[in-house]
Amino acid sequence: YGALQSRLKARKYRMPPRVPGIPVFGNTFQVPLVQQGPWGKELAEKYGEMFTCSFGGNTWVFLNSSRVVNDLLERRAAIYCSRPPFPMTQSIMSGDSRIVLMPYNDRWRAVRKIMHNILAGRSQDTFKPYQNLESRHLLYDYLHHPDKWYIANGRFSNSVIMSVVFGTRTDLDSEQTRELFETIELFLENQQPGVNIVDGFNILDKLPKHLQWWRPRGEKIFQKTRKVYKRELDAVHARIKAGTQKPCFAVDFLKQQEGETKFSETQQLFLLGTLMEAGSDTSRVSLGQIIAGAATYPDWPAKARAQLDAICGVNAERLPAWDDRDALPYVTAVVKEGFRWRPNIAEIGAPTSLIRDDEYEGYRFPAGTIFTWNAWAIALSEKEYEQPERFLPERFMDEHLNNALKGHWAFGPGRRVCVGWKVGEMNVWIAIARLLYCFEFEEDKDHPIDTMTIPQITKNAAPFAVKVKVRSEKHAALIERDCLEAVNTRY
Ligand code: HEM
Repeated sequence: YGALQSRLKARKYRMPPRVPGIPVFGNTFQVPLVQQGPWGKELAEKYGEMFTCSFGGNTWVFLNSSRVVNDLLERRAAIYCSRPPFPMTQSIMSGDSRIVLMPYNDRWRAVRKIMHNILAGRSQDTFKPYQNLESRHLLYDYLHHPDKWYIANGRFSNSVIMSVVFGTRTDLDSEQTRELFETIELFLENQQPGVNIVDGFNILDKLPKHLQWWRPRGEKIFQKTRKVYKRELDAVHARIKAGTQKPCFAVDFLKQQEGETKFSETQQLFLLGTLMEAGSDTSRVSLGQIIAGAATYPDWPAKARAQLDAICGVNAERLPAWDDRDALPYVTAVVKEGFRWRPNIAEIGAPTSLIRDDEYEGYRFPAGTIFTWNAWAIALSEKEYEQPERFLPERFMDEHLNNALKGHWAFGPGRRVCVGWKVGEMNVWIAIARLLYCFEFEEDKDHPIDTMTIPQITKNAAPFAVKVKVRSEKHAALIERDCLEAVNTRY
């Protein structure tokens, strides 16, 4: 009967070329557990614009060109916007409360709306003074602790979002921040297809709980994550009591939550916690990518510096600032190229499930099919970009320069597009404008950077070696003069 059913299904539906796998498990054991980008790119080169894989019971269609991503995930976003079930990473590890894995439903809409209100539109201006302050702290850290450049990037990114959400700042050697980054990486590691068998074979979720051998590990991660989030909320309560709490998003949010339509405690924690997590790791990674690009393709930083020098002075007269954005188009292009170059936040995109049956160019997809934009394959395809392996900001010097979403897929497509994209872009812009103005980045010849395998999971250690040098004594003096106060500001 099962065979008949699948034959009927095969007749009704028609899928893009299938990557051969093994019975039952399909392609589960072919996909690397980390850094799937090169794997996805190789398959795209072999199969063309779309191919189909199966990971356990789930069917995934990989979209390998901007054309098909646009056609399906953008133009038909209304039905290509849900998420499949993730019994391990969403239900157990996240108490069903992580927005990024929520199905397209009322809870997702409610959480997304709250996040949108603090991250988009006029609220973006709220971030500017913090980004200004924290990027000064960043320069000071680079000058005095060049070996800690990677931790400094993490502190910068984290401190911006902490200031807005919790009204507090982060130190360079903060144990809390280190632990927060650990929880992010635990989530990312576990989220990759093939890592958790129950996320591929959802039927296993029906086993009695005591037989689910993955459950204790998942519950341990849930407890750790909850603890990391709750600690910040407890600190807010303590500051409120002591009368020292600055106005911030969490305070407003807690007040709102006293009303009738409130979320569960876990949902409250994961809403605030996700802002911290998603707001920190992504900017840290993006800054690292640009620094790797500067060290391995040193021609473009020279051009960026020429533009910065023309605006801020050849003798380190002043730091670039928000008002200089229009005069620094090349820096904006650098940031976009940083997002495109090696998209290693989501190397094979993120899984989106189809809400109802759909047809496209002769294919017929059943509801529940999982789609993803094959990020690495698209970003590194010669059909999409000239010399895709090069870090070449010029490719974005066009009429779409100031649309941070256009020309690459680093923030994802459609209705699930990153809700914090503008804040993320601004974080990276101010930090990179100032870093490029003040510092040079050189490859360490003894430890060359393999830009195709920069690790995604770093365990708080720099993912590659780079020599950080201040450009001149005058730049060092500018940092001393202008940035020490930012380090000493406390709240
Ligand atoms: C700096 C660069 C950033 C990059 C490259 C980035 C990338 C992404 C990507 C690829 C997704 C998945 C999109 C999809 O599934 O289609 C995403 C989702 C998300 N991002 Fe970002 N992000 C960045 C910054 C931020 C910031 C600063 C925040 C918040 C403070 C944030 C919050 C979120 C949230 C909450 C989601 C889930 C959205 C949903 O499922 O509706 N991101 N991001």
